[in-house]
Amino acid sequence: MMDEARIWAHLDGLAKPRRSLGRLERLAVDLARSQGRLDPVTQPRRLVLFAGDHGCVVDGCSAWPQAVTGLMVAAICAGRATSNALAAAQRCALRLVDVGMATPPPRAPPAFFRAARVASGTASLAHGPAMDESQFAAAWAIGAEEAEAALGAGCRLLIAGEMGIGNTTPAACLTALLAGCDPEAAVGLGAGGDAALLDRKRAIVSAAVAAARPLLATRPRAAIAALAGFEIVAMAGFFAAGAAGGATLLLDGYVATAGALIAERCAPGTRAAFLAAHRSAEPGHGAALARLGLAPLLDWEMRLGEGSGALVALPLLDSAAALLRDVAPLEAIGAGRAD
Ligand SMILES: Cc1cc2ncn([C@H]3O[C@H](COP(=O)(O)O)[C@@H](O)[C@H]3O)c2cc1C
Ligand SMILES: O=C(O)c1cccnc1
Repeated sequence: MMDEARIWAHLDGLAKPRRSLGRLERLAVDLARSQGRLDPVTQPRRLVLFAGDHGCVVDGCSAWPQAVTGLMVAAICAGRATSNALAAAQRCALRLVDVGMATPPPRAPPAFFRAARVASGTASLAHGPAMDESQFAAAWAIGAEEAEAALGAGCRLLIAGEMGIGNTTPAACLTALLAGCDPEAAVGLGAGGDAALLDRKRAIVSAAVAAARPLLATRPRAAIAALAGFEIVAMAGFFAAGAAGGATLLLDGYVATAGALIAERCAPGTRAAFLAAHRSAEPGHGAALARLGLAPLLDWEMRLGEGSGALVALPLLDSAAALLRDVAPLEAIGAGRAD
């Protein structure tokens, strides 16, 4: 990791009043530190979307049927989802990995799609462990492979996104387990719903976390696997391998942050590579970010996932990189310091 004082000294020597760019300078420091260089790069960059299904949907934890995961994966394959639109707008490459959907895979998928199913959806965390430890390891490895492939293609800025109806329920469980948030406070409406859905979800999350918590000290992977989803564990493996390879990880919303909590627990130190793009409207997200020591760039009431919040924040990173790279030193323009 690069010394922060060196980065501040570089910024303070540029042709502008000292600290005149406010939080953009803080971001520039974090970006440079995460890549260990004074000229961090934001191109090429890649969003990897991981798709998976969740047994708990059958227990009524989402307002949407499980089939919507497959329909949205088809929409992403056709280039018609929010993630496609925002990735194109921000010149960000996109990949889509089926790490555990329950519906048949898309027919004639595009080149950016990868079939890598660990299983056809998790078991319901409302009735027992969502997955076993070998499935956890398989999902983690798929995510790690994706990060290594992106690094191999020259990407130093990585985003993980997800698609999986029901996945705000495992995200709430993991936030309660790993960020110490009260289970009830970790539960939000996710992709929509009413007060009855919220009550049902709270009961499911509270019971599942209570069952897994005793395992955390002695068998942390089993405790986490009991509450997770394949796409969430894949994001965790992606983050750990991306951080190990020296990349900046631009963190999306509540569900991606659940993956970040797993990564930090299983590969301590991963959190130094994160920049938090935004704070999701899901009520537990603030606690999850605080546990990782992250301050979000945006607070825009977004609650979609698919990497959307990270994509919206990308221009801020481009600006921070341009500042570090392209602004002349004050002395090069012949001016002395007044401030
Ligand atoms: C059409 C549609 C597109 C989405 N894109 C992301 N999500 C997001 O919402 C889902 C999680 O919310 P819950 O836990 O309430 O089901 C995930 O698929 C997540 O990616 C979507 C949800 C829907 C319905
Ligand atoms: O913040 C998120 O990641 C989120 C919120 C609602 C639904 N899906 C994802």
